[in-house]
Amino acid sequence: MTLHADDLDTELAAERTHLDRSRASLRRMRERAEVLYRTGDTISGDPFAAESLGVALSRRIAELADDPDTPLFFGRLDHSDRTEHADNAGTSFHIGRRHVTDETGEPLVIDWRAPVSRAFYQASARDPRGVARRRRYGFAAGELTGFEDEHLTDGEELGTASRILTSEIERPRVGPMRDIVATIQPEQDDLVRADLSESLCVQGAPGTGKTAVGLHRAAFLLYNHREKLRRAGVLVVGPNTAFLGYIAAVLPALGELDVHQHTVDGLVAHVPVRAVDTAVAARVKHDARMADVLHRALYGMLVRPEEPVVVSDGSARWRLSAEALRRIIDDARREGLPYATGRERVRARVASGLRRQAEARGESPGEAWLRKVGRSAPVREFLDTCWPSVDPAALVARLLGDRDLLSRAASGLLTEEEQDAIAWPAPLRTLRLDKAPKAAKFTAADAVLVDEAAGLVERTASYGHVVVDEAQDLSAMQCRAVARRSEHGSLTVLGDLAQGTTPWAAARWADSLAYLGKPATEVVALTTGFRVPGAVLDLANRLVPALEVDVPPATSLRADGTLAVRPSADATADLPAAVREALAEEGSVGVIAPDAAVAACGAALAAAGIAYAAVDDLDAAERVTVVPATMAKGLEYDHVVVLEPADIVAAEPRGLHRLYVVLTRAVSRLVVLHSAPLPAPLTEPAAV
Ligand SMILES: Nc1ncnc2c1ncn2[C@@H]1O[C@H](COP(=O)(O)OP(=O)(O)OP(=O)(O)O)[C@@H](O)[C@H]1O
Repeated sequence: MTLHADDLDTELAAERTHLDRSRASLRRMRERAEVLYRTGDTISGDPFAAESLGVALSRRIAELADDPDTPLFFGRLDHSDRTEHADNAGTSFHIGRRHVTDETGEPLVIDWRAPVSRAFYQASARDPRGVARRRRYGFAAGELTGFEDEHLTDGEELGTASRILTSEIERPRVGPMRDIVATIQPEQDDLVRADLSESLCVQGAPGTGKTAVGLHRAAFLLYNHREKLRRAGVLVVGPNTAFLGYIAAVLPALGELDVHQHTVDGLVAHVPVRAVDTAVAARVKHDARMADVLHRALYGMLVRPEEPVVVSDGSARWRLSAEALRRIIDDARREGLPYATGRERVRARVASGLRRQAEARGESPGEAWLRKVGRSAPVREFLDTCWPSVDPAALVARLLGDRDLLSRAASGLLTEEEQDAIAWPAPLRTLRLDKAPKAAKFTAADAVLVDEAAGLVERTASYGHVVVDEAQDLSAMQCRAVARRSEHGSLTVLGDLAQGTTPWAAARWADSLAYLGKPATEVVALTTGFRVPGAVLDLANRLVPALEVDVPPATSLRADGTLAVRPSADATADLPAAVREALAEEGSVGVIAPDAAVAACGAALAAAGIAYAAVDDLDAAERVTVVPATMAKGLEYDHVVVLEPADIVAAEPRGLHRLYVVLTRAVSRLVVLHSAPLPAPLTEPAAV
């Protein structure tokens, strides 16, 4: 059904009125929360309750913030009178980023995560779910400019031909990543709304929306399990700080302010990182066998009791034989508790054993007696000798700094060469075992080992849900660090085996999922690309056969976009002209260069008077960013200029994978500038 121009104007005016009303109501909701916040401590007599109320209200105020540039609603569902979904028959809902109600509590906007909103993403002409009309709104700078209708029960559906959908997907990308609530696709929605108990692994080609899906799933789960997840927490793990900066605004824009976002390095930052490993050492340290080596090293600190424990108090003496002490230690070991808990268990059992002796003599010592005996010098000495207190960083330093200890712990697990590769050249034998060594020069891989050791010593607190992005790059030991933090929760694992660039990148998801502690997780593929235009994807896809991974190829939803591969006598000298061309159009510009050429690229741009920002300068106002190839992962720019693909490939063992990442960052235009010949797979026609 097509609307006549007059009807259209009337409808548009009505929709604008609804938008104004919704905005006014949101403002009122916010003002009410502000008044409550200001008067909170007079309402609530007890200071603790007042503080909790204050925290809840200030969070509520922040959640109710209205960004004038972000539409309050983006869609509407009108249900048919005749639907079998009786609750919804004849109803109409506007769908937006959060609930907005009028003075009487009537909903003006329904949160996109509410169950009734699901039909907005899932209803189709084939399965209308009782939706007579789905409406999508077009906005410009917060103003409602138009709408598009699909009469689903009449068999009318636009799908991905929707103009509003395509213009949202194709809009220029300036600034940080934005939410996609208005245009989540059905296959993405299935993942976003998966149950909290379900762990998921999403294998998706570049730009298929993995990151977007992960962030929206976090927001969805927080909405549906607010109390549980506020208590247990939600964690997002990303590849580097530039990436985290890029995605940081998405969840707050959806009203979710409490999600922790970390790199894996940030997660395991127990010790300062002051040294760099050799490639061989790093590989060994990231290998799963190190978990067993550390376990052995830690429990190798236990010493078999050879002497009894004798505690005296005035004229009384109590005694536990070496044999009884050995039994206590063996039992505690068998119970598989964290090391520090095991130590306390041993202390408690020794004290109980001594109490039994006192009881046998007719005494009846109480809890205070038990505590006193447990802390007495003979019991302390016994524990310090036989189940010593261990600091995780000290354990790692001991292991790497004492070649004999390393040999004992790694025998049968690591080869002699592997042990030599990770052993520190200078021995550190005098190190205290119960204190972090201040002078030790730990590497990034050592920090992961310290985290593993910390998880052996004490149980790591688990989040309620963890989203891990670029998970293909995690080593076995890094996966274990994430597993400890999701032991009692679920996981959303996002990644692309074809984009694996670390020396330990996963070849199969089954391996990563096992290390992540969720081996039964289903792997779901996303193959529709929303970022990279078809022409650019065709070029990048030429690399896929050479990447030696079994992944489904991506297709692009975007017919727009251009690709230019330009031979050049001096690519760096030609860079400013290519950047100027891009600047003549709307959107962000990313210059992605081999790491070693970043300084020269910056100098060439500066000499040409082109202002640019570094990739980790998150607040920069410049439209141009110069990005080292190794930092490009997860990022995107409207216009990308890639310099010297051959040098990007040659710079590292998995250089072709790196190039695949680099070539798939462009939203609308990619220019490849090269003076060296292109890497061979790029010159061959696409096999996929
Ligand atoms: N349904 C959608 N509607 C609109 N835009 C979308 C949709 N899905 C994804 N996008 C956009 O496509 C771009 C790529 O998404 P995202 O970064 O999540 O992909 P990715 O799979 O994580 O990519 P990569 O593996 O290359 O890092 C983003 O700008 C995102 O907002």
